[in-house]
Amino acid sequence: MTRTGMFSESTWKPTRPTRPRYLPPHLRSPQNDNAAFLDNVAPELTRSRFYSPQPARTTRGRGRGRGPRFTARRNPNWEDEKFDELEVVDDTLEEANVANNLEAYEDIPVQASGDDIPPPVKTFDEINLGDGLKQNIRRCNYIKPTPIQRHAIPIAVAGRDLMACAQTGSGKTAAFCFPIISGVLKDPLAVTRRGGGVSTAACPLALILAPTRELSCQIYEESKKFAYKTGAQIAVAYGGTPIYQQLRRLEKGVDILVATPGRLVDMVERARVSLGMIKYLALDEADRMLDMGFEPQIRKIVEQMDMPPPGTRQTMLFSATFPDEIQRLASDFLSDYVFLAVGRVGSSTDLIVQRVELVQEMDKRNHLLDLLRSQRSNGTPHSKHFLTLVFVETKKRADELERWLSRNGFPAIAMHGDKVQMEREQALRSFKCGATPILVATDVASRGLDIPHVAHVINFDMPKNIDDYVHRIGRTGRAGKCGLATAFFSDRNMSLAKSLAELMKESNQEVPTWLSQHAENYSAGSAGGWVRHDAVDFGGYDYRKGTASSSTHNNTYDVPATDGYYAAAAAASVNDPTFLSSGDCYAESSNDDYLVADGMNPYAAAPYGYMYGYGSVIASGWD
Ligand SMILES: Nc1ncnc2c1ncn2[C@@H]1O[C@H](COP(=O)(O)OP(=O)(O)OP(=O)(O)O)[C@@H](O)[C@H]1O
Repeated sequence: MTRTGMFSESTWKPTRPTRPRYLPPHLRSPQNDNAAFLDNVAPELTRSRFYSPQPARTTRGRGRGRGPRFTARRNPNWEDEKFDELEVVDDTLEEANVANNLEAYEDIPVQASGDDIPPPVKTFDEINLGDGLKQNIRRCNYIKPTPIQRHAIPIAVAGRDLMACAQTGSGKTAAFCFPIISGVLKDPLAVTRRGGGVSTAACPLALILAPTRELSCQIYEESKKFAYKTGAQIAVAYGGTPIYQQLRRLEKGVDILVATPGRLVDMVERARVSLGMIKYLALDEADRMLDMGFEPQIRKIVEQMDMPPPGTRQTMLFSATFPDEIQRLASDFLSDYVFLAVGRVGSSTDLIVQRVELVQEMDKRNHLLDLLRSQRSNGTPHSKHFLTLVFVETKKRADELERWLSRNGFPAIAMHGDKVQMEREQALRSFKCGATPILVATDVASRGLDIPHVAHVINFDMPKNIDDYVHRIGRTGRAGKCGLATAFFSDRNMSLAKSLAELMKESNQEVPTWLSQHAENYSAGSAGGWVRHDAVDFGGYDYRKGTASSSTHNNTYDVPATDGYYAAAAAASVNDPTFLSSGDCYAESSNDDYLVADGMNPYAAAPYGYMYGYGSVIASGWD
């Protein structure tokens, strides 16, 4: 089936405007970044349902409307003070803005497969998360769940293992944090179990692992907001800082430990943390955690220390990308899991306007300078409202480009793995607050970081594979907001041409003719480059579908993403008591016009659905 066939005529998709000249979002008024961006870069989008004007925020204690901003970290009790300032207010305008932004995700097709899949919800109130957590969800201005939250939270709250894939910036963090916090709060033995003390190990009930220190910190801070005043004890452990402070915190006992793998192994080996009580295990950026770099450590933590086995603990894996090989590996850690894909696995959100420019290596610096100068000459200097994130391939190049940009009048700061942790944190802080509105980074900043006002991501050097590209550009265009991504494509990047062109086409981007040409040439001339699964048709991809043992996972329900879904679900459940109950998977889509795949539930599948082919994915080029 062609992509055109996947969307009914009635399903509006923004067409990309013709762009006579380059005009990055930095040039727009700082009062209204989203609206200005859309007016100037993608004017047609302002007529779309993606668009919601964002008036300057006036709400006391509010940040960018997707949750309170907490920046005063010097005081260890900062979160209490800051959160105390927040009331659960009825700010209808603000709520409407946030909700409108998130409308952008409504039409994304969803597929789930596995046995007895708990059905999705429409609101947070439909799930028994507990009063304290619900109050904090309101405090964070999360009015309604995003699609990944609507689907993943009920599955996780029901105690099921989960492998979940959803686009960057679509709210995966809350999707695993809410069930974990809620589970911990409901556990009557949590307080007695949490361990701690000078001579005893801390015994967390939940472990959240993330690949970078900054991402661990971010998840820790988010979870503290969600667990505010609930009594849940949350701690973070990551390398690059003295271990003793973190150990002292653990002595108070901990329910939820957020950690990077290396530091956690160290703590377990020192017998300061025991994993024997772990009931919930979440891996954020799970494909990265299980790639060649991290897998041995993850195996050690999950299989060779005292963690309860799959089936006894609940395991949740989340990422925006999930290559087939990694899914296969990941299944070692899961038991009878549900596979959930919001959008096609590895797809990018079309909230991000993607541009690709053919720039040879030796011209890159001047090209970048021209780009930044044109932004400046158009009237809007870089500021805290318009941050630019530049990705380069190596640490050395990051330092060099930082110096070169600064020398040429563009304050920039570098962040990479060779900097000491204090410098890394300082760079991120300086970037976030706009003191240094250009961050030059290696892939250490490519995953998970949720930095407000990153309006432009520039791939000065292209990443090694398309999944890394998806994560990098995903630092902009988050929580329903628009963003811009510019890639400098050189002769060295030919192996990416095909997957990049496919990815862009899939997210409704204008693909330059030269790129399509290179894509054709490259795929014709190489049998063995990086191959991603068919990017032309949608298909949330559960690798089990391609295996001989997939017989229990081959039923598919297709239902629409919006209200029709619930109508179809209700009708189906009335007509068919087995609806979503055994050996099922369902695929939610925005499509009204599709073919019914083999084994679909005939009730649910009747008017909606997709046929999709599964191809193989070869994981390659992980850093
Ligand atoms: N239900 C919601 N309502 C309002 N804002 C939300 C909601 N869920 C998440 N957000 C906000 O959306 C932003 C992106 O969320 P998050 O960082 O969890 O995305 P993600 O899917 O994990 O992205 P990535 O793939 O890059 O890690 C955050 O600022 C978060 O506060």
